[in-house]
Parts: sequence; structure tokens; C-alpha cells
Amino acid sequence: MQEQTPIGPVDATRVPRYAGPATFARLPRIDEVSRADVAVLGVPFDSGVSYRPGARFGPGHVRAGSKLLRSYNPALDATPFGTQQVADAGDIGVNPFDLGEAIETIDREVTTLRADGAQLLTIGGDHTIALPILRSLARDHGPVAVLHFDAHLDTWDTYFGAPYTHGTPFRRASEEGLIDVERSLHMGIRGPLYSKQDLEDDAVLGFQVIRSDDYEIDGVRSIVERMRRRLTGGPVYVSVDIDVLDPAHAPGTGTPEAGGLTSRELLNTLRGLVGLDVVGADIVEVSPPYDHAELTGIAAAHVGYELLSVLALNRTGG
Ligand SMILES: N=C(N)NCCCC(=O)O
Ligand SMILES: [Zn+2]
Ligand SMILES: [Zn+2]
Repeated sequence: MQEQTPIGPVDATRVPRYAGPATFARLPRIDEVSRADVAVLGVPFDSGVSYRPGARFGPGHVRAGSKLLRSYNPALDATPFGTQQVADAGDIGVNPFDLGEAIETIDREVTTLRADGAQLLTIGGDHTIALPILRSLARDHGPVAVLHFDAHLDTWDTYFGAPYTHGTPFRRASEEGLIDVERSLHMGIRGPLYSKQDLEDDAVLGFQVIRSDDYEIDGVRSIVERMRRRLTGGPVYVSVDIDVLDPAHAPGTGTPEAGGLTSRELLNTLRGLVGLDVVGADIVEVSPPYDHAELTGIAAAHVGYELLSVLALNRTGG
């Protein structure tokens, strides 16, 4: 129940966008609102990457890319900042030198914010961060369906013997029973694997796969239908690795793979989540040093906007 009208973005007709606050979509900070329905939380962390670093700078870059977002989403007939209080919770102070401690810190901070009643959209960081978020969510919800947008499976076992990396979070999550193995789904998978066995292991861990090429073959509409069939019936966590987009749409990422989705395909797929029980989401692997013309930051900001629109519609029963 919303007690008062949400505080929205700073009015861009009075304070120019380039002058306003550095929060996501120029929204209020969390300490400026009495309570938040949704908190946008930065996770500046990239100690789990296997190739190009830089996702520690992701949160600020996604916020910078969000300055031009406006209040009304015509594609969904939604006002994501008008029917729910969205606030920017700043960045977590994550230890870059101790992966175990980093994972614990993320779990703790996410759990604290959720205990205050906020749903979470996390921005930035590498894909390692999905594991502590899923640990937190599963303590409340039990195993959740994971809708995972990515070029990569991220269900590999270890890198250099290390179990906690950005290529392994969903194997750990499945082993720990955090994932609903009947309802989870990868979207946009493509590119070379280590071996054919990777796909067989992945299926055992509980994932179905919709490949990047399936967008060409089946189209967004039919993919959304299949996605909804798989996800219906319980809580859904949405994890968006920005490298699901083609490098032409999102060059600013650490492990780019050719042949990916267009941003239009991704945004339209996310719109298909209205009515499903989305309990949280992340946008990871945005690496600004490899970005050009803010392409990746802007794409990530729009991904966040569609996810917030879905949460808004779900909250109002729209
Ligand atoms: N999660 C992302 N973005 N990438 C994982 C790639 C792991 C590898 O180097 O094989
Ligand atoms: Zn990933
Ligand atoms: Zn990836």
C-alpha cells in the first residue's frame, strides 16, 4: 500500500539532466525517502572476471546512461517511478582482494535492504555477484526460477581451481539448491564452449536454453511465450549479463561474443515478464573502459527501466 505519492526523478525542465544528481534516473537517494518499494543498488566488484576487467566501474556508468530516461513507458503503458517508490541505495563497499568476504558482504547488504521491504535491482559488477543475491533470496522464497540473459552459460565448475568466479555462479547456486531446476532458463546463449559436455552438465543443473540464434528462427513473440510457460508458478529472479547483447549494441563488457541480441530484442523480451512474480534482478558485466559513446551504459539503463516498469505493473496489478 503506497502511503504517499512517490518522489520521482528531478524535473529535467527545471534542472538540466547533465546538472542533476548522479543517482539512477535522477531518482532520490534512499535516505531521502521514508521507504522504498524498489532500491537500485550498485555493486562495484570485478574480482571474479576471467578476461577483461572494469565491471567495478559499472554502477556509475549505468547511472550516467540513465539520465535521459523519462517518466512514462509507452511500450508497457507504465509509470515505473510514479506507482512505486524507486530510490537509489548507492554502492556497496565490497572488498576487491577477498572474494569470500566480498560474497558475504553482498549477501548481508542485499539482505538488509530487502528486510526493509525493498525489492532490489542491482547494477554493475561481474556475474559472481548473482550467487550471494540468490542466497539471500532463497532464504526467503526457497528455490527461485532464474531467468538468465547471457552469451555464456556461467555454469562452469572452476577457473584455475577457483569455485567462485563470474563463469560459475549458477553451478554453485544449483548445487546449493537456490534454483528451481524445473523453471530456470538461459536466454541468448551463443559462442564457443569448452566442450559439448558443458551443455549436458548445464541441463543437469536445471537450465533450459534459448539460444541467440533462436531469436532469428522463432522471433521474440514465440520466445516470450516459451519463456512465460517455463517461468510461471513461482518467484523469478532475472539476471541480465549485458554481454547477451551483440558487441555492436554493448561493446563495454569483459567477455564479448559475436552474434548476440539487439537491444530491441532484449527490451521486448523483458516486457514479456509482466504478470510473472519477479522478486529481484541484476544487470551485470558492464565494463565502461571498453565502452564507446555510452552504448553499453545506455542499453543497461534501458534494461533497468523495463525491469522497473514490469515491477510497477505487477505492483498495481496492471
Ligand atoms: N559471465 C561472463 N560474462 N563470462 C563468463 C565467461 C567465462 C569464461 O571465460 O569462459
Ligand atoms: Zn555472465
Ligand atoms: Zn556473459
